[in-house]
Amino acid sequence: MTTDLSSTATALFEKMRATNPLVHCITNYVAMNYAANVLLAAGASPAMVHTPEESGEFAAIAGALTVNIGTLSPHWVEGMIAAAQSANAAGKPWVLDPVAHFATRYRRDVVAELLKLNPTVIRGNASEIIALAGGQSAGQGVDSGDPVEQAEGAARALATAQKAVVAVTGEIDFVTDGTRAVRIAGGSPLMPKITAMGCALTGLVGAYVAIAKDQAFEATIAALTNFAVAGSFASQSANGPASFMTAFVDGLHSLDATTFNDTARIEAL
Ligand SMILES: Nc1ncnc2c1ncn2[C@@H]1O[C@H](COP(=O)(O)OP(=O)(O)OP(=O)(O)O)[C@@H](O)[C@H]1O
Ligand SMILES: Cc1ncsc1CCO
Ligand SMILES: [Mg+2]
Repeated sequence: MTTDLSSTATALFEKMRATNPLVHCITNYVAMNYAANVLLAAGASPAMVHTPEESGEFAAIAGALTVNIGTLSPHWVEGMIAAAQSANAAGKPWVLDPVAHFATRYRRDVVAELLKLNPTVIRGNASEIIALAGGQSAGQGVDSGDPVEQAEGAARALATAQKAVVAVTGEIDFVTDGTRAVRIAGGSPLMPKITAMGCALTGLVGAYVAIAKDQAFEATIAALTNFAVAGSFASQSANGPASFMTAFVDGLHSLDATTFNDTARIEAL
């Protein structure tokens, strides 16, 4: 079973690299530069396009859209909604990253609007996913205060209610489509010590769903595995969070299919 999952993820990794998908990213000010570098190193082609004057038009031509609510303002929200509507109309998959959506009234309202636009994949940390399913989370701002295991029930419920793939990230990631579920191990304890690592991952999920839009569950698993494998590799040479950032980008760039397959730790539940 694990072998099947790993070989599917590895095949999607090779396809993503060969395809160099155009990924429309609407992400936050903190993440924009690092996320774009992560996508380029991984083999995708990111474009950060947020203003409503052009976001709808762009979403229709990109392979996938990703929307991250990290640093919100009304003009950006208009751009997010226009882009998600256009992605839906064009049959393009889109990924929602509900950063700290529970923290303020404004964020809660915006995330409720975005959920109505049927994201293909929702990717968040454990606190974000627990709160999105209506539970009480221990999250503080953008950082998770809950273990992933505690969010697994919430993720399944949210996936079923939204008819979406839900990915919960942390020490061991969890992915479900409401019926199937896997855990993905790997990565490094330095990953939550670098801002925007999750935001960059959301962009990479976009790259994978762009090349496998009818396999959003498998594509999400492949993206998270790509991060886990490159993170394990980077931890061998990093001295701390700052050097990890560069080692991780280098690791994504130098990764080959054999190492991907040999290092992948995906467990079906
Ligand atoms: N303790 C850990 N050990 C290994 N990998 C981790 C750990 N914590 C997080 N990760 C990895 O870091 C990446 C980002 O996940 P995380 O849950 O930290 O996102 P996030 O909280 O949304 O981040 P941000 O909002 O700062 O961008 C994922 O690939 C996840 O597997
Ligand atoms: C630190 C931070 N603040 C708003 S978005 C963001 C990036 C991590 O989610
Ligand atoms: Mg986040």
